[in-house]
Amino acid sequence: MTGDRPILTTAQMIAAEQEAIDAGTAVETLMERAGAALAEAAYLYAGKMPILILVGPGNNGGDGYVAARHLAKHGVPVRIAALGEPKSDAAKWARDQWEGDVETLSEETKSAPLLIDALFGTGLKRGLEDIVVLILSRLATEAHVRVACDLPSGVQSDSGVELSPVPDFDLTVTFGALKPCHRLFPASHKCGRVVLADIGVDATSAWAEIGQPRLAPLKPDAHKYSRGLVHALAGTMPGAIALAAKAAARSGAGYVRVSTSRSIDGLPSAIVQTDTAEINDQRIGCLLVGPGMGNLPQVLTMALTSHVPKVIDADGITHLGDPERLRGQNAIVTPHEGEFQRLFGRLEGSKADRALEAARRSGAVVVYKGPDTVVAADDGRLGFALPAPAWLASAGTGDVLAGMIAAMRARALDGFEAACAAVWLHGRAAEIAGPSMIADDLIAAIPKALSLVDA
Ligand SMILES: NC(=O)C1=CN([C@@H]2O[C@H](COP(=O)(O)OP(=O)(O)OC[C@H]3O[C@@H](n4cnc5c(N)ncnc54)[C@H](OP(=O)(O)O)[C@@H]3O)[C@@H](O)[C@H]2O)[C@@H](O)CC1
Ligand SMILES: Nc1ncnc2c1ncn2[C@@H]1O[C@H](COP(=O)(O)OP(=O)(O)O)[C@@H](O)[C@H]1O
Ligand SMILES: [K+]
Repeated sequence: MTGDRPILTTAQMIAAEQEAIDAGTAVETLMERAGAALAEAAYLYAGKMPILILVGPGNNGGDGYVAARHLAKHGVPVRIAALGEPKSDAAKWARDQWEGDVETLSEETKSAPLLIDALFGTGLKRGLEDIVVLILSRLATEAHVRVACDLPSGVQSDSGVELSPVPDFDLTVTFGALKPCHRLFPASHKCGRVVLADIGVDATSAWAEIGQPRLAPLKPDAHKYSRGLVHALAGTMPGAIALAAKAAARSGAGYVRVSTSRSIDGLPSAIVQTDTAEINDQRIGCLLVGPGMGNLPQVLTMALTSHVPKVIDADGITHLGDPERLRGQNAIVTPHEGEFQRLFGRLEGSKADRALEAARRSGAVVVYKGPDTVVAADDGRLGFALPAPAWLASAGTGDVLAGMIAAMRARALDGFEAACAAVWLHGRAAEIAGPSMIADDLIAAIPKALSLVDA
């Protein structure tokens, strides 16, 4: 995922900031860059609207003072309302550079068409006071455009949890790296568009937003096996494996085979049905088990005797019982919240922490699904999906994802990269398919999603 936008925790961000300071960049310089970037992004997004900037006592507020100065310089009418005096040296410096008035934030504060929230960022320790929540909510409702500095105030940066109620923002301008809250629910859905500004800190990380996949172009001498053979194992509910198999075929697998004890209606004739499970066929690029497996744990047991890469979804996850069974399996598991808890129990920490712990415990790539899907590998890589449309919450869309991952794995991407590529394409296919889509429409949209990628 080289090139994808990095994601850093608060501790990592502080370390990166310190490294820049140790290398000779003053914190005021970093703040100047952050505030200038905030001003530029707000201006590009909203134009010359009258602005109200809310500033807090820390460096998030400092960024707000800097942004105010830059916007005023460009002739934008700017007012500042402060929650209190700046406490940090850098914020005091930024306050001193601002030559305009500073109002005291109160119930009487008048709104403006553009609201910039620079109350709290990564340093938030507890929820905002009730009265501040009320004022922020009113000012956000009365504004036409709402912009958050670094992250919406009230959001815990590392977990995406709301420590107090948070209004919806249209734009969030963040600095150096994205933070987990930009991609973890519920905060992920409050940020609006997330713009990342470079402020000159080195933000390399094993955590990143899942960006557009880079798929190797099809070779002119490709044949069906080199494009990838997906072998799917059916169970008691053939409709689910049919969705997964069709999704694998539409995602570019050269050959999709379903082994089933009874014929499945409605499968495209390009998908071969067999009554034998030739799971040790060396040509298999990825085995797919779980969708519609039902109460047939012997299908899973058989899959686990094969050493080919595999995707284990749905009932397959439920029947695993112990994450240790995944070790050495070269597996990708795709649990939703309920399946995750059944397999891994109730783990501590944020969704990011839980996903990584699950990957460590099992040795598998874990695709932890939901409105904020994350993909974890046991080497510490963690991918955070872009918010996908909520209309994905529809029966069978998980089966489609499992098939897409199997196709990506069969074309020889490593497990983590295959899962990330499929999650990205699945989200885009859902956008293309639109709000009234069903799982079949999602499959039909896969070619258009793939056409967004150079492949
Ligand atoms: N990293 C970087 O490279 C760069 C980061 N930059 C910026 O710095 C931001 C982080 O700044 P920060 O650490 O000063 O924290 P910030 O979010 O302003 O708040 C801390 C203050 O709030 C207070 N406080 C906390 N919770 C509270 C509550 N509920 N209600 C009331 N008070 C509360 C807390 O006081 P406490 O009560 O804890 O003593 C403290 O005074 C970051 O988000 C980014 O915008 C840029 O400048 C460029 C470089
Ligand atoms: N509210 C939501 N917003 C975005 N994506 C969602 C939402 N709810 C579910 N999804 C996605 O839809 C898919 C549903 O998968 P799953 O729960 O396994 O459903 P099924 O078993 O019916 O196929 C997953 O990819 C999940 O991430
Ligand atoms: K903020």
